[in-house]
Amino acid sequence: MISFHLLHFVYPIRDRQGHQISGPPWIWANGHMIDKFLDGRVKSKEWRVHGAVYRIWSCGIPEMVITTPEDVRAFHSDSDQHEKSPSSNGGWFFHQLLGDCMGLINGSRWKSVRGEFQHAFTHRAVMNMSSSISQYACDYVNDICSKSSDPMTVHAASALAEFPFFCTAEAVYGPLSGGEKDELWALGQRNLALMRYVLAGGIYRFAICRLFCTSAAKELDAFRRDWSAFNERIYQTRRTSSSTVLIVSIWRLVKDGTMKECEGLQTISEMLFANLDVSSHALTWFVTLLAENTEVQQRLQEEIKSSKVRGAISEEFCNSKHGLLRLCWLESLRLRPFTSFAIPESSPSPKILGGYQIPANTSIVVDTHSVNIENSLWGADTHHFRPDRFAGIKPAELRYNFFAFGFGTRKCLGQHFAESMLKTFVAHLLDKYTVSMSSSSKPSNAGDYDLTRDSWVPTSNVHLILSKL
Ligand code: HEM
Repeated sequence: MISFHLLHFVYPIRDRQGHQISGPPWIWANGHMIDKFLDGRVKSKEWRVHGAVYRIWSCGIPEMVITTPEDVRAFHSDSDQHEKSPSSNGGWFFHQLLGDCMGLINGSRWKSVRGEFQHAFTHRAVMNMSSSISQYACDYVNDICSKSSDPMTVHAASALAEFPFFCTAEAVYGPLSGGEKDELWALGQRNLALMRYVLAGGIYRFAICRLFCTSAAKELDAFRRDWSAFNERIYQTRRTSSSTVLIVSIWRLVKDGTMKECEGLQTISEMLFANLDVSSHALTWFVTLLAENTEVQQRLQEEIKSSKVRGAISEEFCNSKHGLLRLCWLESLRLRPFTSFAIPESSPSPKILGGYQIPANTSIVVDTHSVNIENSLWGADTHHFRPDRFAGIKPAELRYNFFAFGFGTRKCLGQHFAESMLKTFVAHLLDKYTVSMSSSSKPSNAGDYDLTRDSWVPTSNVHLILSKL
């Protein structure tokens, strides 16, 4: 009944013939918010029966899902004027954690926060960091080697997650001591634990939860206090010796009131904690897909071997925009986008999408699985890992046919950094090991691997065998 009421009277959306937009029925009490994140791949397939454009709900907020490159293009034609939906339609608890981060604020506020972080992640800045990224990747792989026998079986996500996390953290804070790393990791785990209230939804979507859910509110307050104190402490230890480190310039702005503390803290939280899942998802699949495709892996190992300069892997090789390493990176991003449903955003103008008249300021979500996989551009073998497909595609063709770092003007701040960091890691890993799938990690009958469901980006729950070369 509620669904019927919302659908027909509160948010009517029709095509030219007056037909109402379709979509899965509204679910008490969170709508489709949980399904969208935790079961995205399955739901993307299931919901496509509702057409190329359909409606889902984040609690009581309607979100229009678009699935075709044509609609992605039409929607993004004015992307410089788009706004991210407030707190991603995630409700009050989510707002307390990330509502003021760079990725979710708009207009002049976004411009000024992005302007303060941007310089540290330009392509040039990342190239300047590439020798420390390479050293860190090499040390991380050597550390795996020293830990166990040969061959060894590792849980992919657990063995790999710390690499992108600390590599990104050192881009923000400079070199971290062992104690600082432990503290930061523990804060990340507390942040992750708080996400369970966001995923629970219901009362946590409203400020009233402060009154009724006092233990959750206390956990949140304690985390925010300790997160602020950590950044203050790091700032104090870096401000004289490493004045060019990003935290020093950002925290100075927070201290002098130019940037709000919540913007500074939540943006760093977005880059480290929210990203822990995103980057480790990308790395885990990058390695897993190579483990599954031994022929491609062997070719890549040959490429790595022949590119070495005086016996060492060169930064030029890791950062090259040509060659199999880059093609493998793109193909793994295509097949395993970190989310099946992109972050909701709206245009200030009405749009015609899939024949429906969508009012201005309606939240639009791109079904990334449809665009990256169920899309005729990718051909009959779209479900297969075939990196060479990218060799024959012009960058302009990818624009609305490939979701990786966003479509519009709000592209990922860390895209150059993420690419450099993860390609460098894979080059060092395959220089030392051949990677294969453990027999315990075969896909289920449904065709997919078991996924973890304890974070907003379900990562693969696979085991890999690393055999020394
Ligand atoms: C493979 C890893 C990564 C992927 C796939 C990824 C993907 C994305 C996507 C899709 C967006 C949203 C873009 C949009 O809405 O148009 C985004 C935003 C963002 N990402 Fe990443 N990201 C990755 C790694 C990183 C890293 C390592 C950092 C840290 C520097 C980072 C920082 C950010 C920030 C701050 C934003 C908000 C940008 C803005 O709104 O201006 N990301 N990312």
